[in-house]
Amino acid sequence: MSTILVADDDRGIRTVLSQALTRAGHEVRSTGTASTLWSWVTDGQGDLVITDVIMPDENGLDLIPRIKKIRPDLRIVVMSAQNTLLTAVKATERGAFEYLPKPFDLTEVVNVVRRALSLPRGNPTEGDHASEEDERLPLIGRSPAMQEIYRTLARLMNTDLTVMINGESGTGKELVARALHDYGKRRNGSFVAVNMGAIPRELIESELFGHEKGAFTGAHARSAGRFEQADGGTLFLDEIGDMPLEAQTRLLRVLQESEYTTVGGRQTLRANVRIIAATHRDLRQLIHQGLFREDLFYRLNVVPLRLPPLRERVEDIPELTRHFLHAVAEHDGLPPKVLEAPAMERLKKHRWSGNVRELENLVRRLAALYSQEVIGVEVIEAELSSSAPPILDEGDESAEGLSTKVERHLRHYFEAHGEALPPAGLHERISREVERPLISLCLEATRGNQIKAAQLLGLNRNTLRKKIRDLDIQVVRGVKG
Ligand SMILES: Nc1ncnc2c1ncn2[C@@H]1O[C@H](COP(=O)(O)OP(=O)(O)OP(=O)(O)O)[C@@H](O)[C@H]1O
Repeated sequence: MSTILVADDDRGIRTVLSQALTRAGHEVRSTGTASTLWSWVTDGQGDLVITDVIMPDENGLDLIPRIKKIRPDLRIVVMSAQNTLLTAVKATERGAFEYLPKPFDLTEVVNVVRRALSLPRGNPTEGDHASEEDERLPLIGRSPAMQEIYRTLARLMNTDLTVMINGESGTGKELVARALHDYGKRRNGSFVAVNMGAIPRELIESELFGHEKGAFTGAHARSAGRFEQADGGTLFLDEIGDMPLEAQTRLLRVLQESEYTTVGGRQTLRANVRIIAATHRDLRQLIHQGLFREDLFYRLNVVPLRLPPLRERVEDIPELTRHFLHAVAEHDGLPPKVLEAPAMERLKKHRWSGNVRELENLVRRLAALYSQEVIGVEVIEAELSSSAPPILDEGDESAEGLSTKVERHLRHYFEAHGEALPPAGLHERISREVERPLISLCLEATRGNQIKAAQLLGLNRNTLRKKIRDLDIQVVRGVKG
């Protein structure tokens, strides 16, 4: 029979844990203070510890390294109502066997205990301790869905496993990738993000693997690729579903062999990077359509991580909103605005097709456009309805709004220019690209009737005529489709 030491200042939790663990055949000793737990441990008692984080005399997380020092084999399970990524990460880093966010399921506790006791002793997974300076939370949200993400992330921190993050646009894929890097064992290396959709296909290989001087026209000097820049760190391959097939083949080979050569180079370089890939697309569907290599998918999908859309975790909206309100206020040196309760409720009901990014943008608008410190529901109502319902792409599983999509494309466009700025005249060029198909389609739908097309567009007839001329649009009368 094993002895479990339980420390929690909540008597109710001590009782239910004792009952469940006794029923599972263990002997249980429980206490409400860290000091008693510590005295039991120093006495050599117990085969496993289950401890809360916040206790009246000491923080359970601070106890872990001390316990590990004198009894490195003693397994520790941490439970906490402070359900943030940092608690999960700290517990794991300090050598806890498992982290359980409260409220927990008793069956799960019993299973965790069984697993902990059945593993061979020795080789404790103690990492070096997290730096205490940065207490800012990398990810906001304590919904059950996010806690599940934090637990998975905490387990992944001390590994080099490849992670595939899937989630709609604006759900925080890049933020999660950064957190994995910043709190992981490669945190002293670089985090290099590269957006596969943003690079012209003929430049992808040189972008990833670098090129030698003279490798192709315009290669005036040797250039390091992203693999080399991320050496010892993390390479984040964003929008992996947009990677052209030829580049997929090359990437697969590099991942299989852990080495590569630069474009035009002979010397073999070792690939020493942790790969994190992300996509908002359904890769299985792309595989089915012959657009994504199945073998590459399995190489990358070692640990799949699905980030839930905001509408599946509306309970995080108040905390996220407050977080963004604080951030903008801090930036401008102003006191943060607050939302009345009905205003917050209204935010929870919105559909948020642009997810956290959309919420962040709304908060920025609130901060910039409204002078009052307390925001009421009428302001939220006006803001949400003025941003008319997004034009959705029906064929897209994420039902992304058009503006979200355009934003993503533009972001890629900017990223493709690296440090440099794109050529001037951007507004004109982008407007033409959007206006041309819009006007053509309206004319098509109204069978070339310019009066009706102007009405449909909400434009003055003369303005439409001018635009047709400037954009060089062919008007075919009486034809639709
Ligand atoms: N849990 C979160 N806590 C705080 N901020 C968040 C969270 N999730 C997302 N954000 C913020 O929302 C914005 C979008 O996040 P991010 O760029 O990581 O999303 P993404 O899924 O990579 O988007 P895309 O697919 O469009 O590139 C960022 O400004 C990010 O800081």
